Amino acid sequence: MGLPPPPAAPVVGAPALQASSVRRAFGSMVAVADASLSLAPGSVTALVGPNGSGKTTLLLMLAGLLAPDAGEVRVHGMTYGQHGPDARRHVGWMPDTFGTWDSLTCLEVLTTFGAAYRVPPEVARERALGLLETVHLAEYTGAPARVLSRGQKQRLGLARALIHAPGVLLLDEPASGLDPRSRVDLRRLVRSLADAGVAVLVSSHVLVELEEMVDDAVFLNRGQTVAGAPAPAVARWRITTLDAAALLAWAATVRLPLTPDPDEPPGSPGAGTFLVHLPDETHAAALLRDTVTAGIPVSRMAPAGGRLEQTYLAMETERR
Ligand SMILES: Nc1ncnc2c1ncn2[C@@H]1O[C@H](COP(=O)(O)OP(=O)(O)OP(=O)(O)O)[C@@H](O)[C@H]1O
Repeated sequence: MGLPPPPAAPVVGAPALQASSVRRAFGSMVAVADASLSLAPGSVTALVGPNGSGKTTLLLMLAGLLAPDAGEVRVHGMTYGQHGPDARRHVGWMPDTFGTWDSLTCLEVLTTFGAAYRVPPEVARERALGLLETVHLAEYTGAPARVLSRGQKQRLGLARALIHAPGVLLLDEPASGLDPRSRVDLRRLVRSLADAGVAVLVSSHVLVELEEMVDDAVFLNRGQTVAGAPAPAVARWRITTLDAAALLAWAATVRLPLTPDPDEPPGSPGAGTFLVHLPDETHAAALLRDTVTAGIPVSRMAPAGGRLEQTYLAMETERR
């Protein structure tokens, strides 16, 4: 994907987007109970939480598509209530599944959205053509949107979210349905948008992937943002050996608790992968040295998941 479009000029001093104690219920179901967050221009923030924790509901409120029952959302200092179209013009929104008008061409989908955001037609057309290049859909410019595959529709959805050069970009599970190459492209595009000053909030369950593009994270648990989610005190490491029996025997002599890794089937006969909790990297380096010195064939040792995943697992989150 090529160069990102320039962002709209932010109001100096104000966060790009700020939510203060927003709440939204559907009947008796409180989807978002109390959520607060602030996005700085030029930052990428992860929105992380288990199924049903309220991420999509919160994103809809942040995008101005669902009114909060309580609390307030401000975009560059403006509320949707007082400055509807002006606030909306600063925000790009990519839903998790992109519904499109199947009979319109890809170009028409983008220019129609450009018109809705009051982008002058010639500017919208030029931007749309550039964005179709950016998301590698140029060859589908004149094709009806119905011919696109799921992943291609996701990419058109990303282009649609950028048609008005928003200063805030909200992405709900943007990588779902994307092939590996497109996922890498997406990460690069998100980073380059942030480098150009856009504030990006991205929700995903694929934490390892998020890890590579975010500067910060907001955790949601049962509709509540978790203030200062704790960094795990000890990190989990994964150690793989070609001789599991030798590693276990050695670990018993040094009283090192190892648990078999349920996610890693043994590769070759006698091999095994284990999880171990270590306080820091110094201990990890010492463990690697000691196992190798003891003649244990260690073929791999690495943190088990990144910081986001470990923080998430350390939190007492609940699915619903
Ligand atoms: N329109 C609605 N009517 C009734 N309940 C709703 C509605 N939208 C969401 N909910 C409920 O609100 C809760 C939060 O839903 P939401 O889709 O925001 O969660 P999520 O964190 O995005 O979940 P997931 O990770 O599975 O996509 C869920 O229990 C859901 O059933």
